[in-house]
Amino acid sequence: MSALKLQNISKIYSPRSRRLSELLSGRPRRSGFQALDDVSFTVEHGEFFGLLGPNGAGKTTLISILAGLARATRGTAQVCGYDVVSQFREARQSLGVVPQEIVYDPFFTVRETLRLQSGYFGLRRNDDWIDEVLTNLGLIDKADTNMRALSGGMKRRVLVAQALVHRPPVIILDEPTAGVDVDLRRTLWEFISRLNKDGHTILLTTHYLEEAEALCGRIAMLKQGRLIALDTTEALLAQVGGHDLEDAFVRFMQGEVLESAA
Ligand SMILES: Nc1ncnc2c1ncn2[C@@H]1O[C@H](COP(=O)(O)OP(=O)(O)OP(=O)(O)O)[C@@H](O)[C@H]1O
Repeated sequence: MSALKLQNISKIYSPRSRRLSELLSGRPRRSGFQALDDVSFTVEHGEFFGLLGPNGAGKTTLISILAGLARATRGTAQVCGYDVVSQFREARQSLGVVPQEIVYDPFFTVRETLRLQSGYFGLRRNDDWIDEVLTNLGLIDKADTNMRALSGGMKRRVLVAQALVHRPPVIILDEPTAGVDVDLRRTLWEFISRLNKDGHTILLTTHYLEEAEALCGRIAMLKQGRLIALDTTEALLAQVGGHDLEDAFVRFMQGEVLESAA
């Protein structure tokens, strides 16, 4: 049983509701926007897997489908063998998601935020683990600070902590280091790498390709909603003769190489 399994996933965002003039003119319905087109791949337990693609390629849409926040138009997705639609609770329990957007409740302290998140997963006495996560993310001194008094980078650390409160076996990070300082990046990657060594499966999206090259064992590339490459980092580099992942990424996106995805 794989950690993540996507089979023939397509996502079409429906068009906004038709304007009156369109209804009266009898023009055919607009067809909507296809964000994902027949995407299939699996991520095995213990992998550190990179999902790359330019802006708008469909990465966040794919993550939203895995997290049960968006419904695929076609295809199926599983987390640790649980279907994300019919077994939503089990699938969600198996997953920790660090979202791209910083969203927080300004009325709570860091610790209260994490206790609340624990409560969503039915965990009442979770303070020992919360302390461990806070320490590992360099946040323990801020445990009783109100969320609104944190810097942007600190808030992002809390997002990571929130994703980990229920000790999920699979962790998805959607551009976790966008706009954060070198210090947080190092702290974060040390911690995430340790979690991966301890057996957690990691799926990472990032636009920092040197980060992906250093961390990820396998990489998938999306372009306009389609999977155009999927292999180990070394094999992708070998395939295009690129000297680094950034070079390889550009060549794949420009279609200079044969599409390699299964
Ligand atoms: N709710 C929505 N309604 C309509 N279109 C959407 C919606 N969400 C995303 N899209 C569109 O789907 C496409 C894929 O968006 P998505 O956010 O998945 O891309 P991404 O690869 O995560 O991009 P980025 O690197 O900029 O975060 C984009 O063209 C986007 O405009």
